[in-house]
Amino acid sequence: MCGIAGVWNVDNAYNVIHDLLLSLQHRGQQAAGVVVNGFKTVKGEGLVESVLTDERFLEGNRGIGHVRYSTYGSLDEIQPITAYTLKGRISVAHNGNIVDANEKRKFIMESGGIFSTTLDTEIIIHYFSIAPYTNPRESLQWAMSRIKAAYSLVILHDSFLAAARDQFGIRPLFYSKYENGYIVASEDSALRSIGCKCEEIQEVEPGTIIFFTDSNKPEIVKFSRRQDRFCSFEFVYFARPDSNFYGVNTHEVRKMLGRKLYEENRVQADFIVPVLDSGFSGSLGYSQVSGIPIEYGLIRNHYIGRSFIMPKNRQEIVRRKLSPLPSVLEGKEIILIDDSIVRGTTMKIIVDMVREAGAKKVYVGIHSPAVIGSCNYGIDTSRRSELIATRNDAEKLREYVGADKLFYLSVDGYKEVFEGCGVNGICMGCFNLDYPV
Ligand SMILES: O=P(O)(O)OC[C@H]1O[C@H](OP(=O)(O)OP(=O)(O)O)[C@H](O)[C@@H]1O
Ligand SMILES: NC(=O)CC[C@H](N)C(=O)O
Ligand code: SF4
Ligand SMILES: [Mg+2]
Repeated sequence: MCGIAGVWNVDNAYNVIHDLLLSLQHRGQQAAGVVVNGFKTVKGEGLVESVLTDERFLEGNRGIGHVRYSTYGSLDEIQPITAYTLKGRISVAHNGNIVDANEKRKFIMESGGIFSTTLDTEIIIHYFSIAPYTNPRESLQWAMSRIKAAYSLVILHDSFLAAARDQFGIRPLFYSKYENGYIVASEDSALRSIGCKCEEIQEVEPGTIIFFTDSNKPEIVKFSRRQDRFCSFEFVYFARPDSNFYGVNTHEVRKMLGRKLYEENRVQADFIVPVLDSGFSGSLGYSQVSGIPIEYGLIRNHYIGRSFIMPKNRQEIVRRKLSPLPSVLEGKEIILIDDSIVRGTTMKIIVDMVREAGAKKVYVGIHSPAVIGSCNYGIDTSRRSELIATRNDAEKLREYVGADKLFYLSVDGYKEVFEGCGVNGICMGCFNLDYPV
């Protein structure tokens, strides 16, 4: 679930993309890149602040950017990727994962095509190039209608900026008017962080491409029928709490999931300890309905990022990121609340940590269902075997994390929360194995 950003007809595009990507850093921490006018490029491994420095400033008023969380191809690839075609130069930044990437790459190579990266994203450029049209916009439309999922894209061409979303709308994408032009970003919170007004922010609808051209009037082209299957895990974990999808706020949804968790499992304790960061909103919901107070039993080092989206050293990251507060935990019965357990890395370490710090009883509540299926739409869990809940029954799982009690939200309860707030047409494939494609 990388972060993508695009800018059209805005002064100092490099700085604007930098600021947008900084607000999207939680979507990808491995690498960052920017391409502006003339396809001038800055790319590097690491965080936005270390790659997109002031010294590397590029002059320009249009461009695209990317922060990467790898799901296909080598870990050291960096986006955007740029190529020369008969239809002009094109640069692409991609959030998602092309589900049949292996077959498509093979098909292209068998007909003599060559690839310069190991990325699934490069397929988009090839389809653009081989499309049976000379017009670049028609070519892009043709390419999009042949690549099913999963993608949200920003594309810079010599003559336009395009923002596109697959027909299922699996990954998010928003745009807004900004100064004399337009900007695009994966989450609306990123657009607001640089001053866009809520009422001017719009969703790029599933199955559409929006072209921003010199006419400076966005042109919306539908290339496929909309069949919404938005990733519900964006609400649970990926997105920032101040982001909204379908007009519904992520933090509010997490609180509702936390409340539902209590309705289904009325576990009592001295206090709740949120597993920061993403477990905070759900903890609040659980606390509000149960009346159990929240305590600051774990503190978080703000200079350490997310562990789940890193390709290696995840255990060390968790250990360095969260520390227990013995003065709070000593002799207490606590409920640790987190948004999810995926590989089980975080929770096992945290339970050990709070026990060592003196907690007497440790209950663990998770405000989403057990993750039992892999995801091929932009999350790096393509192998089921790495999902802790597929290898263990409930009791073994409890033993593995070392908790006195482990309780999840049910699949039905999870669904009800989304239906209750009017978010229909979601994907919850990793929880119930019902995948859109
Ligand atoms: O079971 P696991 O494989 O460990 O994955 C789940 C954990 O990873 C995420 O936290 P992360 O540290 O990535 O980010 P956060 O600070 O937003 O909670 C998520 O919030 C869970 O805590
Ligand atoms: N998480 C993502 O959106 C990844 C995009 C692309 N598949 C890559 O690996 O770079
Ligand atoms: S399978 Fe899970 S993580 Fe993947 S898109 Fe669906 S809900 Fe999101
Ligand atoms: Mg977490």
